[in-house]
Amino acid sequence: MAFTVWGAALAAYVVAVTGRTSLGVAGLQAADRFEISAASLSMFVVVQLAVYAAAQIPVGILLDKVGSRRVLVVGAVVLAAGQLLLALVGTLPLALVARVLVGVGDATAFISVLRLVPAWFPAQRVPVLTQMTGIVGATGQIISAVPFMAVLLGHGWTPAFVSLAGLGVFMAGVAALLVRDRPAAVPGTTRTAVADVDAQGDDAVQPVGTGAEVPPSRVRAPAVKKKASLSKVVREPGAWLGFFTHFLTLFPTNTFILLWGVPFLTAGQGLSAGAASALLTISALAGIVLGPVSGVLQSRHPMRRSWLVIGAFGFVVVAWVSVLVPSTPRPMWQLVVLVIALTASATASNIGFDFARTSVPADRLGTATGMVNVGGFVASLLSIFLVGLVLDLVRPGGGYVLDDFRLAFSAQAVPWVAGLIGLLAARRATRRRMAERGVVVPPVREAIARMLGARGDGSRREP
Ligand SMILES: NCCCC[C@H](N)C(=O)NCC(=O)O
Repeated sequence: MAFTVWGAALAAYVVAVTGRTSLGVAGLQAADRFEISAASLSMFVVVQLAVYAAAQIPVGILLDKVGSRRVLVVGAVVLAAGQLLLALVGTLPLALVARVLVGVGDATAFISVLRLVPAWFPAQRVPVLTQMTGIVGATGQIISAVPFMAVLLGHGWTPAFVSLAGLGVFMAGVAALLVRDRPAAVPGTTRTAVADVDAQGDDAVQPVGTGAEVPPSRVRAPAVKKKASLSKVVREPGAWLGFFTHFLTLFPTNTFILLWGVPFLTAGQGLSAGAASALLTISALAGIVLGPVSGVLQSRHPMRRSWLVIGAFGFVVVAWVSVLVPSTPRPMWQLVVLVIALTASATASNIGFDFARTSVPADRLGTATGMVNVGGFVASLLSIFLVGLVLDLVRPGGGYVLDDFRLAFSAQAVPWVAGLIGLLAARRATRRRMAERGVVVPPVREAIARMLGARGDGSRREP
């Protein structure tokens, strides 16, 4: 039942990602239909990201009030309405309205799925399933690139977007039929285990475990939940740790994949369009390997999750510096390392949701997840804007060359520095809060020494 619920919600998220990426593959046709330059198409990306980010907190609060099922159903219908409008209109302002609807619908999917996972699965599995949600969701991009593109080329704009609208309505039906916000009884636990969770009261938080099985979190029926969640969530340092984790690690990938990566690889590095798309494919494949690895490390070493984040951040910074410092195009292997580093960074962004899960009670998880998601998308908007701004300043007429991109991508230093300062401050505050709750994070040196000692004793678990 847990996998059926997760699978149905995940399918809705795949369709949301298809909607999100559909305009990207229909760029030429959109430029033609709305009589705009290819460069103006970036406006659609910015509108979409801004709407997505702005909708996260309201959608998160709604999730805590009415549950994932209703939010997913309404979100899929709104997304379908946006696609239908886009299918029918021929003017830019109406197309932007349609894109706003698509952005709002899209904003409901990911955080609705993430709210279901800890309600249906034991805590130890949550990090891997969260990573799997991101990986499977990304296949929506393949639906845009292959079947959607085939309908677009074979039958034209209106049938292509009407079929996406149909898919949205279908997913609303699937979510209504199969998604349940919580199990009728907590599976795999005894009555006592449930009573124990209840005994901790309304504010019980999923513990930062040490790899032991913790029962699925108890999500109470909406009628029982009355408290305003936002003010409590923003006072929780762990939610900010999640926010800055997502802020620091998601934007390099979004900046590259959503807008500036292909121009940099083709106009800047001199690759063919085919070689550039091969690099994007390598990046997607790397995610399939890195996601589960990160999920397993997160559940085995929950006290060291921030080191995974800082490691991924260090990897992508070193990869970018090694590509941007030399003034000549880089060899293919170095660009491969860059796209793998970008994927590692996006993978680490999901650790932000895990910080939220272990910092706020299950009844406020929707709000906290929305807040974490805002971090990555606000940073993405800032980074995409800064890269575009520098390109505009150094070469106002377009026709960018490698030196322009070297300068422009260096602007990512701004969100990196801001994100790192926020992350370190939030980590310190979170550790203080954990200590108040009786959980003390031992220094890394001590933890490594204990692990080595434990290995000598034949034990396999970190203390
Ligand atoms: N394979 C990496 C996926 C990263 C997902 C990312 N952390 C995220 O927040 N996604 C939100 C969404 O709506 O897709």
